[in-house]
Amino acid sequence: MPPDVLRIVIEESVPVLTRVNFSRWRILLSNRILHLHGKKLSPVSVLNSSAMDTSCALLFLVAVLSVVYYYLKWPYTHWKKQKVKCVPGTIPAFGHLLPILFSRESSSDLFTKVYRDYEKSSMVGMYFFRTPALLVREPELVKRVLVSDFQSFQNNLLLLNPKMDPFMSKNPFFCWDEDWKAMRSQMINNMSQKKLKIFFGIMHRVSDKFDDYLSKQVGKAADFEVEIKYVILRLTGELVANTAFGIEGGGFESEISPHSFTGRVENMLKPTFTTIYRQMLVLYLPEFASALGLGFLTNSLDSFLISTVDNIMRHRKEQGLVVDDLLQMIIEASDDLDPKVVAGKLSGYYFDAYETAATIASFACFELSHNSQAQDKARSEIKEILDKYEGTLSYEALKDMKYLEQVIHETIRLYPILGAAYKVCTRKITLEGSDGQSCCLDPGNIVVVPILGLHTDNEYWENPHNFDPDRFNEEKKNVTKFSFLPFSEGPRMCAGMRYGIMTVKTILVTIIKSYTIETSPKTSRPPKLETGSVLTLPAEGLYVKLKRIG
Ligand code: HEM
Repeated sequence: MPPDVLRIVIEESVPVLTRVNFSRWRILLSNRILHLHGKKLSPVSVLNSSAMDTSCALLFLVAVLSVVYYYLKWPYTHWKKQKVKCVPGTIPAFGHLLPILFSRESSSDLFTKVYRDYEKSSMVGMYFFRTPALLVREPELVKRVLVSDFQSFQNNLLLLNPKMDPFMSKNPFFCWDEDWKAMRSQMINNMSQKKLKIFFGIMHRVSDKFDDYLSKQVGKAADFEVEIKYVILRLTGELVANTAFGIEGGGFESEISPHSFTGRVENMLKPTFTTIYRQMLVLYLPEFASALGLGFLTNSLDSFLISTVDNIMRHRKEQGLVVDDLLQMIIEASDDLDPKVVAGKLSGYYFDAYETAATIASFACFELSHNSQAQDKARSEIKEILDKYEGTLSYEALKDMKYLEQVIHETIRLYPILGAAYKVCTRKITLEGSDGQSCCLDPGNIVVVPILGLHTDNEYWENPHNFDPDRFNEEKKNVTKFSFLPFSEGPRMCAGMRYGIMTVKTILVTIIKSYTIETSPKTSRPPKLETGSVLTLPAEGLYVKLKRIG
């Protein structure tokens, strides 16, 4: 029944309900019992009784509908009571999330639209199903949520059930409270400068192999049209296999074997209609997903990673091998060498490093294909710095590539991997906006940080939709604090930022130094984005043309 019709039925029935004489109900019921016990009733009393039965059933139905209606409608008065502006169009039970659940809009698009629609407001109320969610529009409020009042917002909204996702639930991004502190500190320990240099050594070796792979792919073609993310995922997959597990992934073969590490993992992570919906249910309706026994990832992936780690650890022990990789670092720092525990720690790293770096490097290549000036500038810088370091790409050389870093910053401004961040209020707090709106948040309320909205607001950025890496150069650098949040900010900001930038830089150097990147008619600008994911991902790939230089 449409909500408006339901409202009329209920509003008209409520006075009737309040007038009900309950002793009459008792009589009706006892009549029914008498009938059931075989006592004879006159035809008139039978007629009366069936009419009464119908009205009784009707009243019961109305009462149930009233309860359901008020249960569904009642939470949606929260923002009105708080005198905070609220996005219209709440759907009972779903709040404002229906377009995301039906994949009509990505979460990033939905919150960016709300951000833009409420230009004059410091904050906007919304509902995630029945839970109030506050979208904060001002950098000053973002600062309070992410940094100054972190104690009130220390948990991310997304929490996985360890029973359904034993591995993914150990990733700091999905952990809460004390678990989060423990998991984050382990990850931060593995991202020190010393360890990053070790990882860079592996990265350099793997990127040389990628160079050979790419040159075989391009062959003698005058221009080679390619879906660039597909190619770059070969490299990030291989990087993770080498850095985390110390093995070759088999990703640079012309035909990927379904039995290789890369082949098996790719097959299990392939985004299909079912995986996208399963993950959406796990993220937005975790209790429902748990009741259905659904996890974020399939169990077969966890089992595969455990058996891989088990085999590698046994092999190293038998051969007395000590390898400079993440697995070794974890072995040396752990008391518990159960392959399940070790694989759990490695898997978090796997998922963070595989998709994010590949996506950002691909968006950068795509944008550079449309901006030949920026591309030439990046290539000149790479050449100049490689010459300075006698042709060798070292950790220090990579750090010196400032313009390339500007290219990456500009890419993640336009395509932040998380278009919005969601935090849960853990301690009662009041937020006041510069427009005089004030809001008291209770534990359990949600706060949305609209990252893409802030990144493309012309109040903070000139021509915000243009790709212009120069806006991040030393002279011009006057970015408003908390309007640029590709890695978020505060104690929960990305734990792998330096590793991520190092990976994206290495990928870009490898491609740009040897190829010009040109546009392909197969992908228009701006590219279509995936609607079924919380991450900013291209929906139909990113096609470009590569031409070998010289
Ligand atoms: C360049 C690519 C990357 C970008 C743009 C990026 C961005 C982000 C963002 C926006 C968050 C959410 C922060 C929040 O909830 O407030 C995050 C969290 C996180 N990232 Fe990254 N990330 C990248 C690469 C990586 C890599 C390579 C790793 C690991 C090797 C990593 C590990 C993590 C972890 C562990 C968290 C959760 C932190 C926490 O909740 O304490 N990220 N990242």
